[in-house]
Amino acid sequence: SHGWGYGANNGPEKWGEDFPVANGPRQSPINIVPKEAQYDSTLKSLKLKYDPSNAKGILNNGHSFQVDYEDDANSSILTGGPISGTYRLKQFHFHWGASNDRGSEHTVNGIKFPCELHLVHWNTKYPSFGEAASQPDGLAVVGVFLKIGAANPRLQKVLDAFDSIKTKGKQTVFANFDPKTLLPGSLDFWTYDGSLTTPPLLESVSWIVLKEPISVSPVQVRTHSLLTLDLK
Ligand SMILES: CN[C@H]1CN(c2cccc(OC)c2)S(=O)(=O)c2sc(S(N)(=O)=O)cc21
Ligand SMILES: [Zn+2]
Repeated sequence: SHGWGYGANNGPEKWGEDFPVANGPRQSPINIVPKEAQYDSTLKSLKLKYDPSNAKGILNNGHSFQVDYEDDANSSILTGGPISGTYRLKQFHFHWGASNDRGSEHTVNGIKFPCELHLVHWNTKYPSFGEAASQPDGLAVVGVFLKIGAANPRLQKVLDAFDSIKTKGKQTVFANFDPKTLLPGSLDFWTYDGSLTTPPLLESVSWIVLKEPISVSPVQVRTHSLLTLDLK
């Protein structure tokens, strides 16, 4: 098959042809309207504990790049927030656009951010990521918006790796990185039950979108143009 992407003939409008769940009841992304969100006092605070030595490699998958983590122990985990039990970090990746006026998947009051970071975790009540990914409570993704502002030194190590993964399918070793350094000061969040935002669009994600964005400079956000990606 021609493979999904963000072009006119393989973009989100066409994904339903190969992935009928695209027309399901809990599809992501959504537009977040803060004043319509309900406060839920039963929610716990988010707890993220990451072991930098679990970082394995960085891969250009053609739609984005992702940093993969060892997930055969409970050393990099997410607990608290809206979820029960323990979810293990599998990978993190970014979404961005060909220009600064678009790129994020979720919107806030209809506004798109230039970029959005996703930290993908899977529920350890299931034997593997692949198993968990098809369960309604299988995945928990923490989303962080990136806004244009001051340069973000903590992002630089990731951006510097781009030189060695310029084309689709390329990967390189990426060791000793704590994704916690990418998070904003506040872990306040919005949460809803949704899906993967790309094929296979599985409706297995507890979304946890942080309210506070992190900053990235215009130069940093354009560094990704070194990568050949099919961008929005
Ligand atoms: C290409 N992108 C997805 C890849 N994945 C995937 C790959 C194979 C199988 C599978 O389920 C069986 C899932 S993934 O779970 O790593 C994620 S997370 C995610 S997002 N943007 O909603 O955070 C998109 C994708
Ligand atoms: Zn994503």
